[in-house]
Amino acid sequence: MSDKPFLQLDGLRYGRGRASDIIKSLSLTIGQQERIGLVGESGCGKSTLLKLILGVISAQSGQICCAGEPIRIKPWRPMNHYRKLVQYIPQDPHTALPPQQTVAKLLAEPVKRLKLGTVDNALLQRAVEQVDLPHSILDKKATELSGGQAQRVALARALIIKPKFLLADEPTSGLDLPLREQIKALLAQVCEDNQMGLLVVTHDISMVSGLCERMLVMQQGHIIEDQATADVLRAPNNIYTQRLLEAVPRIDATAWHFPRSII
Ligand SMILES: Nc1ncnc2c1ncn2[C@@H]1O[C@H](COP(=O)(O)OP(=O)(O)OP(=O)(O)O)[C@@H](O)[C@H]1O
Repeated sequence: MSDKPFLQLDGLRYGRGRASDIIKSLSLTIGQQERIGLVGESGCGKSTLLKLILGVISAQSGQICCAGEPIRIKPWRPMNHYRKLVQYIPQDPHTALPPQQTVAKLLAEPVKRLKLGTVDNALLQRAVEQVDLPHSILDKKATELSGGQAQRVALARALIIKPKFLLADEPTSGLDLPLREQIKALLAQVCEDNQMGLLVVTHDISMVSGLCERMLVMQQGHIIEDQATADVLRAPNNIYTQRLLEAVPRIDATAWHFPRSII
């Protein structure tokens, strides 16, 4: 791939009209293999931005280029080539995965759709191994998966394409703490193994600090902070970011007491 930025977003605008736009003249450059965390309060436009980058919705104005080429040659459909480079894991894989299909079928589908070669058992087994799932999961239906398993299957389905970049929308929402840590470690591992970039939307600042070298903060459709994660956490530029970081719950063991009645 060229030395051009992997993704270049220029002047993106999405919404019904200037005042109520969800995304407001947003520009962003994303390098190859960059790992970026995108945070911001509920409703500020994070998922909408991911959908624009994925190409499932189109901006009213502005353009997205991948390695210097516009991602759309026709207004309604991104290039097939782009689909092979950029994959997505949804916020709630349980509702996104067709419920009656087996995991084997779910994993085979994008390989067939994008004409990436034959699907055999060895390929499917490698795909589930990569996300630490047993081979036996291949025969299960999506409805039979736990939340953590569904999240891993969604990840395996994205990785089977061997993408260069992964868009992940709150990949740990609804999971308990140990599972969140496991998914975070797994994402770090697959980014490393596959030399893949990542843009992850999350409300979990520890996911950004543990996984992403760059952090973006969004407010009302604008990117208001864009720095190295360590710099944002140490000295945010924006008062809104400061408030967002202050709102992260911390456990202070010294300030916590058992009520006398249960000691
Ligand atoms: N299909 C849609 N039609 C109309 N408005 C929408 C649609 N999807 C989202 N919105 C609106 O766009 C705004 C941004 O939504 P979006 O889902 O991008 O926010 P978000 O930052 O991802 O929020 P959250 O953190 O709660 O997931 C919200 O006001 C939402 O109501």
